[in-house]
Amino acid sequence: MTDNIVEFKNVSVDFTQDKKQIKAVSDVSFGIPEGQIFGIAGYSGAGKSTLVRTVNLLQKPTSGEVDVFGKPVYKNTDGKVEIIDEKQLRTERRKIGMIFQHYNLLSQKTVQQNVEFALKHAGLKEKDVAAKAKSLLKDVGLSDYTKHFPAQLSGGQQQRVAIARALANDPKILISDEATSALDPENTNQILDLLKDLNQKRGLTVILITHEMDAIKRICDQVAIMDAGKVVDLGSLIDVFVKSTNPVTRKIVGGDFDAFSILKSLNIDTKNRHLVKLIYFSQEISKPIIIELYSKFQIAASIVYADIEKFRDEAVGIMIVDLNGEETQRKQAIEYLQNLDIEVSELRGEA
Ligand SMILES: Nc1ncnc2c1ncn2[C@@H]1O[C@H](COP(=O)(O)OP(=O)(O)OP(=O)(O)O)[C@@H](O)[C@H]1O
Repeated sequence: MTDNIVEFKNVSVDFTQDKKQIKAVSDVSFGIPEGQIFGIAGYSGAGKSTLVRTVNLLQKPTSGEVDVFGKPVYKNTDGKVEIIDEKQLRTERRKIGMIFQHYNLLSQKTVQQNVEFALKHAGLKEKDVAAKAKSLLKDVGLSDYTKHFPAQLSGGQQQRVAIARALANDPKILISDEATSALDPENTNQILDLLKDLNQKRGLTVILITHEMDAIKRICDQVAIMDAGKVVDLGSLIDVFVKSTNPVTRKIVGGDFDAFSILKSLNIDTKNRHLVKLIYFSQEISKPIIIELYSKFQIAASIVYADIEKFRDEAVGIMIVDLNGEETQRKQAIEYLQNLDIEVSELRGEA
C-alpha cells in the first residue's frame, strides 16, 4: 500500500510534429503524497502540463503506467499502454478538479450560474444545486459577487470563481496549471493562500504547475523540477532550493545558495581563507553566533555573504563566514555550530 494519491511509473509521452518526434515526457517516475501541495516547476516546454494531463486522462502516455487513487488509470500490457475501464475512469475523473491560467468562465452567465453549471450532472435537486454553489462561493470569498458577471470581476476574482467551479464535484485532487501566471503579485498571493487554505480545510491534494518559484516557495510541501521532459530534482523545498547542487535546478530555482558562485560573483578568492557556509533555520536565526564564536573560541568570524529566505512558514538563512583563529579553535567552533543544528560545510578550493 502506498499513501501516494498519484504515482507515475516510467511515464513517457512522445508527440510527432512535422515528422519530427518530440519527447515531451521522458521516463518519469515519482509519487505525489495524498494531502500535499506538490509543485512541478520548470521552464516553458519542460513537459509539466503533458505529464500532469496523464493524471486526469487528458493525455495517454506513450509508455509507462499511472496510478491515481491507488488504482491504475493507464497500464502497460505487452508494451501497449491501455486505459483501464474507461467508464469507471470518467467517474474517477470528476474527483480531479482543474484550474488554468485562463479562467474559461461563461461570460453570459453570472458567477453563481457559472458554478451551478458544473453541478449539472451531480444528481442534486435544483435548490441543493443553488445552495451548494452559494456555499462554494463563500469558501472562495465571493459571497458578495454571486450576481455579478465575469467581466465585472478582477482577474483574481475570476480565478476564484474558477476554483469554486473546480471544487463543485468535491474533488480529492486539484490541478493548478499556471493558474496565477496572469495575475499581479498581490492577487497571486491571495490565490495561493486560498489554495493552501483549501488544502488544509478539505485535505485537498494540490498539484501546482508553475514557472514561478515564489509560488512554490509560498505554499508547496515538495517540488519536482522538470527539464526537457525529465525530472531532474525532487524533494522538500529546503532540499531543492537550498541544498541542491544540480546545475539545472540551480539555474531554474534561482536564489544562489551555491557558495562558490556567490564568491566568484563577488570576486572573492578562497585561497588562504577558512571559509565555511552556514545554513540555519528559524530557531537559530536570533542567536548571536558570531559573538559567541569569539567569546567561546576567540574566532573572529568575518561575514562574506549573508541572505535570508522564506519557504512556507520557515525562514532559512545562509551565511558564508571567514573563520580567523587557531586551527584547534576553528574545529571546536565548527563543532559548536553543528551542535546548534546549523549545517556547516567547509569551503575548500578557489573561487
Ligand atoms: N499536442 C501536442 N502536440 C505536439 N507537441 C506537443 C503537444 N503538447 C505539448 N507538446 C510539446 O511537448 C513539449 C512539452 O510541452 P508542455 O506543454 O508539457 O510543457 P510545459 O512545461 O507545461 O510548458 P508550458 O508552461 O509552456 O505549457 C513542448 O515541446 C511542446 O511543444
